[in-house]
Amino acid sequence: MAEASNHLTASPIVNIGSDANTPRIEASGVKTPTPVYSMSAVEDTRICVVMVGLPARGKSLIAGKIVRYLRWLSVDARSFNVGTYRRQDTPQPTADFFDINNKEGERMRRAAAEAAVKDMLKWFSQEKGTVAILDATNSTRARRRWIAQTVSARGIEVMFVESKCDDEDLIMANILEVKTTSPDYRGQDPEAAARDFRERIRNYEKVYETITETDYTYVKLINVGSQVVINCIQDYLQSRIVYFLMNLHIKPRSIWLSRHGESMYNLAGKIGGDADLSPRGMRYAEVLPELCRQSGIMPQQGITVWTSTMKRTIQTARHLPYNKLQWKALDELDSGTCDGLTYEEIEEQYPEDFKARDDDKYNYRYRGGESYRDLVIRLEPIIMEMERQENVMVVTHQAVIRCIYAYFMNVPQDRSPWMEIPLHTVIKLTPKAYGTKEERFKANIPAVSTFRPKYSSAKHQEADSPDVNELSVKMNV
Ligand SMILES: O=P(O)(O)OC[C@H]1O[C@@](CO)(OP(=O)(O)O)[C@@H](O)[C@@H]1O
Repeated sequence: MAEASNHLTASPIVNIGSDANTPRIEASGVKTPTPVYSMSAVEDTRICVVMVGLPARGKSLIAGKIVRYLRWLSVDARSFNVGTYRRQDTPQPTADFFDINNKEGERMRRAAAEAAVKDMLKWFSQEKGTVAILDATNSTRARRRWIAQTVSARGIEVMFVESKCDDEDLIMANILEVKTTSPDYRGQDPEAAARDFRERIRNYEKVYETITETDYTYVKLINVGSQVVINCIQDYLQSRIVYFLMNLHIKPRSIWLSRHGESMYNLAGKIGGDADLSPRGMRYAEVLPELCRQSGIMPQQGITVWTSTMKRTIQTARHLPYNKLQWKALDELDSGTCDGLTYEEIEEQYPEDFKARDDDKYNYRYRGGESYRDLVIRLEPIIMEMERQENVMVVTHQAVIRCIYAYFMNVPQDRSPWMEIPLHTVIKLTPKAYGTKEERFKANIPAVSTFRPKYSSAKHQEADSPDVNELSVKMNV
């Protein structure tokens, strides 16, 4: 067991497999702490992404997505929403607060922007942050000049991201979203809220100046997803953000996730492999079309089902009457030499590895196989494609769903490999401006629970008997 507990992946976000990122191993087999690698550590970059655009143009949604994406890739990112600072003094302003002739309103809005920038700079210097998003309208040249000067004086790169949108449907969808979910209008009559919000937009339109400052680094997203203008992109991390933005859209849509039905390996408590479904797994495949219907899949809106290349996911999706696509990248986490073993056998044959994995499950790499961190890198193109798509259903595996779910629900790395993703359950995720709505639809077909608590190698138990088509809903904000 010479290399026991050595299977830790560093964070090879940029130079996968490069020597610099290979984890250091001590002869005793005790792991050294995983060094924190990130794109920024490689480039020593700090970026302030400054959002620009009228209200209801999806800025907060875009800002939230950038943060989520970067954090998922181990880049320290945080959004500073000026509205949150403004709400401390003016929780529910009416449209006239945003009128250019309202001097007091102007003063308070400026103070909120200054407070947000101050906290952001503190975060860069004290918490060593890498990418901050300044989420506000920043709709005048004067405001942008002040931000650019203040931030670049600290050696932080400034990158403007403008969201321009004249698609009435998109604007309406955003107004609808804001009037029902924004704290600015909480508890108010939705129609009055919509009228006030439109008036607020008109006030901003009076002073709005689109970005034309050619000496700035900027990305202009026109009707998010249809046209992108890029100016003066400077380095790798900026270009990653641009590429991500180019793939985004803000049309309403949902993502459906399901593990394959219970497999013969799940029943036997074995990991990995390419087993067939168990008889109960087959029944899940049969009821899946109805479960999907109940969960709101409307085929006329178009949906594609993605599976892995493994038999258990293909068999699970086979009765779904939608277009299907197989992705190698959706195959289960490769458990290398442990493939086909039970957790009990792994503990017996590789005790140090068993412990090392539970000590740091995200970074532990199976001998000849993968870690969760490796899996995230493998799934990055999948996430990018999911961002481009509208409605998608993904039928895949426990570890893969954990990583995809962690991306959409902002789950930190120390928790994501330990999340319970039960069999025979459809998880519906619907991205909203202020979070992602999650709904779970359980089929009334029993299955084993493949969830294994830390340091346990106990056999798979029968999961609690589900209530008929049990539904749970929660919001991650
Ligand atoms: O990371 P852990 O918790 O071991 O979970 C991943 C494991 O889940 C399993 C089931 O135990 O996946 P799968 O859903 O494909 O059957 C194993 O094949 C896989 O190794």
